[in-house]
Amino acid sequence: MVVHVNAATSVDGKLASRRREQLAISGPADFARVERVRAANDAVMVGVGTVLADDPSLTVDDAELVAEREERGAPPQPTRVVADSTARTPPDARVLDGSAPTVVLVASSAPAERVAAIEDAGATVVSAGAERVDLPAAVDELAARGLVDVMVEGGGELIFSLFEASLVDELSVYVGSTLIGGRDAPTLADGEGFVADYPDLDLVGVERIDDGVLLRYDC
Ligand SMILES: NC(=O)C1=CN([C@@H]2O[C@H](COP(=O)(O)OP(=O)(O)OC[C@H]3O[C@@H](n4cnc5c(N)ncnc54)[C@H](O)[C@@H]3O)[C@@H](O)[C@H]2O)C=CC1
Ligand SMILES: Nc1nc(O)c(N)c(N[C@@H]2O[C@H](COP(=O)(O)O)[C@@H](O)[C@H]2O)n1
Repeated sequence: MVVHVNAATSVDGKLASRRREQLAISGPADFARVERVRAANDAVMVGVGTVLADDPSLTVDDAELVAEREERGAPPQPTRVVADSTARTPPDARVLDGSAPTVVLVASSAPAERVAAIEDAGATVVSAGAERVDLPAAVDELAARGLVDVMVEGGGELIFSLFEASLVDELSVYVGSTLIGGRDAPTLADGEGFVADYPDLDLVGVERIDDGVLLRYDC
């Protein structure tokens, strides 16, 4: 099982502005790299905050990359995974459009009618945890379903929780040459934040892409 977090930040570590709207920090070459990372993984995971803010598709759109997946016996698309404790994923969200399999991770306390709406939209709902998705249990459940290489695209709340649970194996951060600012703008790792036992990251790659820098870490 390998969990690879990939995200793009401004120089000041923000994932988006305080308006939490999708912002293109990556340039074309980095977005193409992200697409290749998606294609190399069994699953692409986000938190529901990202679904609500960005309405991402999380699919591989490059036909050559889809063909490469099929040649190695993988399904054409990675499975989309949404961490969504209270089942807030809107039934008309793009992650539920049927263009790729989707798993929505919920807590057992999620309202039954919202869970049913997500299932009716075609997703598989997996319950892990009582009030909040229990990420170690959820990751084990994904592995049991053959989803062992998981790319995580954000956002900051989910990324922090994965680090807190020591579940991150690799971190790639594309730092775009821009400044966003704002005390309420989401950062790479939000949540409660660490006050001790800060994760030790091992810098294994530095590469200029477009107008920014890709930093790669083993975790
Ligand atoms: N620049 C980039 O690379 C990216 C930027 N973004 C931006 O990030 C923002 C969204 O990030 P966030 O608001 O932090 O939302 P998020 O995408 O991290 O989702 C957080 C939600 O996930 C659910 N969740 C379920 N189990 C959880 C757990 N164990 N720990 C934490 N969350 C759990 C909760 O409902 C929580 O509210 C948006 O502004 C979006 O545009 C998102 C992805 C990538
Ligand atoms: N790598 C990267 N660079 C940026 O500048 C970004 N804004 C993001 N955001 C992530 O990409 C998702 C968009 O997915 P689709 O193209 O709609 O499939 C978005 O939701 C974030 O997860 N990433």
